[in-house]
Amino acid sequence: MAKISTIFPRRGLIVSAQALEDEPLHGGDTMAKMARAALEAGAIGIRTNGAHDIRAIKEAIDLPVIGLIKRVIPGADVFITPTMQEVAAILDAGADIVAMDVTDREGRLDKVVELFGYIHERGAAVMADVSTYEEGIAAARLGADFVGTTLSGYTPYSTQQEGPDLNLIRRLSGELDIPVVAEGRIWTPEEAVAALDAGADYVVVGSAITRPQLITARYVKAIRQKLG
Ligand SMILES: CC(=O)N[C@H](C=O)[C@@H](O)[C@H](O)[C@H](O)COP(=O)(O)O
Repeated sequence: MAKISTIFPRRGLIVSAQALEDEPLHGGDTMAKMARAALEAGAIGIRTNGAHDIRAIKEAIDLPVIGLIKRVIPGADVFITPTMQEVAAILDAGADIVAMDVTDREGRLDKVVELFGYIHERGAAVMADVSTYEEGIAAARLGADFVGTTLSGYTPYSTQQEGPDLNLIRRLSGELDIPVVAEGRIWTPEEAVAALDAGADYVVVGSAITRPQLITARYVKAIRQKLG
């Protein structure tokens, strides 16, 4: 039984449109244009990084936005919305949902409680980006509104694989009463459908749609392999 949120009243595709400072599409209204293209194609939501792009997308189109701010803190591994400073900036920019690292490292599971409380006070929702089943269960217990498999493969102790972590999606959606978002390394429509079959309520696709340098690299690799 699907667990539908009032923010996304039907199941579907959420497009992650992100370009960090060192990526070719960074800046200007490029991510807002990506978001418009996603809307025209039938996406039900957008996930994006940084106050500038959150604001630009909210102004450009009428879709719910999952906002995050990536910030690398020297000596720390947590980089998706690490502190209250980023949470406040994401909310000020108008995001409907704040995504953040909810992994079991650096005392994070204790620290997020205050962040969750503040987000809820301001009328927004929390998406917990986790890397394991245990973290997903903890995130729900702590009050997250969505759990995403975003960080599977990106912590040293989580499953490392090339494709989406369907096993994690299956286990979390079988257990949790909140929506499970399949996210991470979904490259084909077939993988998106497999994520739904595994029980995902929503599917986020990022690089395969919005990072042309990575899409191009896959073609170049295949063609070079063929040509030698
Ligand atoms: C691990 C990490 O930093 N993930 C980030 C989280 O927002 C993004 O860089 C990803 O593009 C996003 O999760 C979507 O995943 P994919 O691009 O694989 O479809």
